[in-house]
Amino acid sequence: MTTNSIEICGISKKFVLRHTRSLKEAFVWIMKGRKGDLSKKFYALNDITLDVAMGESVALLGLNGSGKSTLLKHISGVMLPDTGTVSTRGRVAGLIEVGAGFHPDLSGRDNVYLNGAILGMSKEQIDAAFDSIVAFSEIEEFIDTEVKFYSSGMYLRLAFSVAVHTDPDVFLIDEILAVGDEPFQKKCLAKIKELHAAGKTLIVVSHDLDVVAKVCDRGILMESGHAVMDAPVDEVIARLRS
Ligand SMILES: Nc1ncnc2c1ncn2[C@@H]1O[C@H](COP(=O)(O)OP(=O)(O)OP(=O)(O)O)[C@@H](O)[C@H]1O
Repeated sequence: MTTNSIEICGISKKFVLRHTRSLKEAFVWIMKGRKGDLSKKFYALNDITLDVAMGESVALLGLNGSGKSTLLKHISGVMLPDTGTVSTRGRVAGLIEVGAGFHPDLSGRDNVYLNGAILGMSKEQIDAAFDSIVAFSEIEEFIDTEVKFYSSGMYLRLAFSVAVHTDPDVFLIDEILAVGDEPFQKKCLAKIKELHAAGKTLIVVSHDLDVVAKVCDRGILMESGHAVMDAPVDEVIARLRS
């Protein structure tokens, strides 16, 4: 029997579509007793149901604004659905936004401890992994600099390094590898493949279809908040390229 790492059951998420209303529209709305809703809502995720088995590597693909990052945020738990449920098994870590979970006024060193703790590591575990985290990130010289002075690539290096050292069962990666330079991207890809080979579950959001084809086996195509295709990654990529 396969064990699922992630079970998503009928989740939907609505966001408010913001646009300026004219004074006249607002006046009419007030005069009519504030009936109805002046703001329009739209579904960023619309009734998504899917299971991901332990050890699968899944790419979330689709055009800009189709709901990929929103789905990833629901899997990570930073966003809650309006309806439906998301369950995950084991430690979930990853990179959703560069610098998320980092405090700008703290040094790289302090942020390793802060971020590691947020991702569920104890102080002893972080102490033991600290040198390896810094070595992987290759930013030794700047480890005592406040991270507000880091470049986006340096943020990525440290954040990625902390995340992979948490020994995650489910690793989430959103586009961000794009800000790393080529040697570091290669190093990250090798690490991601290593995690996959060790049986970890991967969910990757990327527009780089060549990278996705190398790393993922399964592809899910998102369109306007719907999952419209769930197939081997090569088939989904072929549809996107057609
Ligand atoms: N916090 C939010 N509040 C309001 N709207 C949001 C919020 N987050 C995302 N959206 C909207 O939800 C839709 C889906 O966004 P999402 O970031 O998930 O798309 P995406 O597929 O990851 O796009 P991209 O390829 O451009 O990264 C977009 O229209 C976006 O503007």
